[in-house]
Amino acid sequence: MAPTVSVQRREVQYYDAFVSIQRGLFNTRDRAQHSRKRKIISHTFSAHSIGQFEQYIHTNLHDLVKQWTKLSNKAQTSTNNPTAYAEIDSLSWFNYLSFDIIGDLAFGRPFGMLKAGADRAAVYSLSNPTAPPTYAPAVQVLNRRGEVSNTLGCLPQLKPWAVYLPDPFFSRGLAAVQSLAGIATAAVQTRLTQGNPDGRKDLLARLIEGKDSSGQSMSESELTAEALTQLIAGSDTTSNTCCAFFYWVTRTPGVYSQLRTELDKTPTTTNNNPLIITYASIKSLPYLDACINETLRIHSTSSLGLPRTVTHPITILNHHFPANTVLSVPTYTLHHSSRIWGADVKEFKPDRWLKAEGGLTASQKTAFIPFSTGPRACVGRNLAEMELKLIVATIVQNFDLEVRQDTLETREGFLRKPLRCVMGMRKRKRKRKEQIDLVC
Ligand code: HEM
Repeated sequence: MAPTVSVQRREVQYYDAFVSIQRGLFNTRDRAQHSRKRKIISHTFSAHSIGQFEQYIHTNLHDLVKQWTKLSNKAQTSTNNPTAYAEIDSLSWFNYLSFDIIGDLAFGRPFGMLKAGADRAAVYSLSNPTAPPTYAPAVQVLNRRGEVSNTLGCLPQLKPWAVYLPDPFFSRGLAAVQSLAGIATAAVQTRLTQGNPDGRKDLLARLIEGKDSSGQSMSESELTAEALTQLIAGSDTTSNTCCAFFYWVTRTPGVYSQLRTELDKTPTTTNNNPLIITYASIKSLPYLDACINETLRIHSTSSLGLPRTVTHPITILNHHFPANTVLSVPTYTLHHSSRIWGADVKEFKPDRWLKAEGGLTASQKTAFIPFSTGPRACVGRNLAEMELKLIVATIVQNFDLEVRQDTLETREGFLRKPLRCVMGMRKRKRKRKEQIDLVC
């Protein structure tokens, strides 16, 4: 299909449907306000800050390795077969992992989903932060919130009536918006009340330190809205991408083993913990990069291409658009155009990214926009890339995986979300005895 440009001639109301607590970076439409917020928040994702976040990703990855090792051991013991695989829905585990990582970074502690092995996020009380938590299904809540906001963003005329509509899609979605705001408010207030006695160097700490050009910090409600924005923007984006990654990499012959060979050739782990891979060691591995880019292309986690208002008249593909027209560039369609990517566009082919194979053409480079482009592009891209690489490298080095379904069914609802991904998983048999010592 050739790339298309969808056109509307009314104001961009899409982003208004996503406002909760108050406008955050993602849904601020006013240019001046957006650029003020963007300046405060971009330093949160500087190379220096990201380096400080790595330790929290390691802790959560360690929890994943422990849980998967337990599942693998159990499958092998119960079948009395030392090579048996455990069957898992990898999407659920990537959700637990991504939510725990972003909870740890944006709210100061993980939600505890990895440890529980369930969609069960601990929510601490606002009035009594030290009281035992209550629990909320955060993945489900986030899904419902995203889908209802996306629908009301596309059909803004429904918004005033949404609460009265008989379809529970709307009432549940709106309840989810409230629940998520509650989770964020409780977490931020807890940090503000208790301070940061452990000297955590997380995303929330960086947001609290952030100042605009006149030296002003963010108000409590602005801070809460921004922490919530990070949770929403940085959780299922990463988990859906990881899920798609392992689906494509394991179903395409030879890719998993080639990736493992590249990682095994590189000294990747820290001295004190042989399971924890350092980002510095895997940041620029060509085949790992190629596999991640090819996943971002073929799956296109953010597939819609969100609306933008053009400030001056513009002509695209011989169509003329006056100023103030709302345009949207459909990411999935661009990533799947055979005119741009060639006849093998539907194939998962990491090699197309390798310089040794000729690399990308200029139009392929321009068309690849998984994180969007321009002043509203993904501010968390560096963090997303670090997370993806650390997750992939840890799993490939420590586990064998085989996909056990023929297609990856998806549902569009702001993101292109896989419904599940059933996989066989077992711990890797390797000479390094550290694995057993560390996790069992
Ligand atoms: C694979 C993972 C990710 C993908 C594919 C992705 C993709 C995107 C895209 C396409 C946009 C532009 C949205 C628009 O057009 O308005 C965006 C914006 C954004 N992303 Fe990401 N993202 C990912 C991970 C993350 C992470 C980990 C964070 C932070 C923790 C994050 C934070 C944000 C924020 C705050 C915005 C709004 C930026 C602005 O409006 O200035 N993202 N992301």
